[in-house]
Amino acid sequence: QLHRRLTRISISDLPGPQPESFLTGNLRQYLQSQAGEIDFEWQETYGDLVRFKGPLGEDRILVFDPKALQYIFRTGGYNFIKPKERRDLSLLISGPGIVWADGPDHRRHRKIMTPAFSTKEAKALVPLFLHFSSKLSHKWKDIISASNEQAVVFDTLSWLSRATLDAIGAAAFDYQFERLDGKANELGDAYSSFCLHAFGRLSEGDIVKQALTQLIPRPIRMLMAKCRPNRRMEVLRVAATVGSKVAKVLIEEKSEAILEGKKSRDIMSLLIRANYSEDDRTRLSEEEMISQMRTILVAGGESTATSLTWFLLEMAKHPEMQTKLREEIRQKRREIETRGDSEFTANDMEAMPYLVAVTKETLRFHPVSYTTVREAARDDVLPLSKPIFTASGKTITEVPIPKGLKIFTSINGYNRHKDVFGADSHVYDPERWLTPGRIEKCASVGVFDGSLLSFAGGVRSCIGWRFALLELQSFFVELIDKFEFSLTPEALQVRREACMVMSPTIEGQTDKGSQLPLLVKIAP
Ligand code: HEM
Repeated sequence: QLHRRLTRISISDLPGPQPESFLTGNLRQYLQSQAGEIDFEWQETYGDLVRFKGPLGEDRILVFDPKALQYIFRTGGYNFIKPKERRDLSLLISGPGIVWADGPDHRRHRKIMTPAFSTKEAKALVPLFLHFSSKLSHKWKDIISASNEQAVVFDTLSWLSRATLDAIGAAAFDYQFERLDGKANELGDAYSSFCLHAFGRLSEGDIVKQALTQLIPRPIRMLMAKCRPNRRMEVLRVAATVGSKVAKVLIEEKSEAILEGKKSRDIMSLLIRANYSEDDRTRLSEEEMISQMRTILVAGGESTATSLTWFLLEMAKHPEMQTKLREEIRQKRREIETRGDSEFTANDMEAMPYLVAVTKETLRFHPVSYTTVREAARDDVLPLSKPIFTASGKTITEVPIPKGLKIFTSINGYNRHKDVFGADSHVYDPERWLTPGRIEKCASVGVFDGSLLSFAGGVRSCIGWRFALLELQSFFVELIDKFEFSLTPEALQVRREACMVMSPTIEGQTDKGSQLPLLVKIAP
């Protein structure tokens, strides 16, 4: 290791902050700030590529440069792998599924899963998403009508989490969580607010422990994660046990239904069917199939609920945008009724320019998956969109990086890049998507719209992005049509909590967990 350290490519001349200590490097700044906060500060101070320190003097870089990101996500493919510790974490969260797998193994998972997430399948789920958005809206209407006030404060996050968990249960597994009906459910309990409980609010002690854990040999570390009494690990362990138990039963039921010739279109049934048509060498094992279900619950649940909540916050802050969107929704609704239909289709939503612009701006401004981590699988050279100045004053146009370097890709930072989104990139403004020339595509980084990184890009991009988009828009059209949202004093104190998913908490009330109270009244 010493030989490798002394002979490997050095990144010490790249600009970046001084570490706070050898033990924790810059981890405290990185992990305790709100999501994106330190990214924006370092990007402003040091530029598009920042060197910082992990535990025990480990080098890391934080990347904002569009061309470098394009190279890491798209061109580089499997040359940028997930670091071992990240994969270990995935193993604990969801088992040996698609998020954990790497290289040819990951390609095998992806090949079997991709057809279930196609545009056609996602579009077919719109009536189901609309069913749950309308169910939520009926509940809110009943509560508002029963109150003596014209408006009621709802914790929008808790309601949306329940609605999206119901929606993902039905769409992905034909499983009824019934969270909106207030039903207690072991699986629902295990997965609601999962991310904040497991990864949120790290204390100084947690960070030191995280740094010291690196010194423990991996097999012992994994054993400790499985057995050691620990509040955070317990959240993961309960979700793993309950998730696997339910997934096993569902897979058995669905396999039987398929063998009897029944034609269900939920994601799990499509996956089982795709798996049957593979030969033995490329088929997913039962354990891998169980992991895919646990993955979908984690990856697809809170990400959509929190994105919806950030959207409502922006609408509450900008009543004029709310009115404009509501007018477009109602105009479209009239067109739908005129042609003799009763509900929005995916094509209707795609044909609504302001709805599309608001969707993109929300995903840009509040990317709930705010960073991803990769490791260079070989010595490599990162191309740059524009030259950077090193700490010693040299100008470089590309950056040699050593094998094993940890690369943090800042989705938050890239999505606010001034070269791409303009000098007002820190302002929430859907009009930027409607005004030609306001977005400069420096490089094609992402799977959705190219210029957005919110769903990442390349071989490991979000497999559920079409599903997520249509689910978000199904809730947008229902909620903005029926309700008017305004700010509460708490909503002015919102924090973007970094806990794997970027979740809203309230300053001074973080112990209460994720929440976003907004004032809701029936729309005129
Ligand atoms: C607004 C909602 C969502 C956002 C912003 C989002 C974002 C992302 C991002 C950035 C990644 C890449 C993570 C990494 O490489 O470390 C990812 C991966 C993934 N997402 Fe999503 N996601 C969303 C919703 C969903 C939904 C609804 C599903 C499933 C129904 C889903 C399933 C997945 C899966 C399975 C992966 C792993 C893909 C792989 O490793 O090949 N996501 N997502």
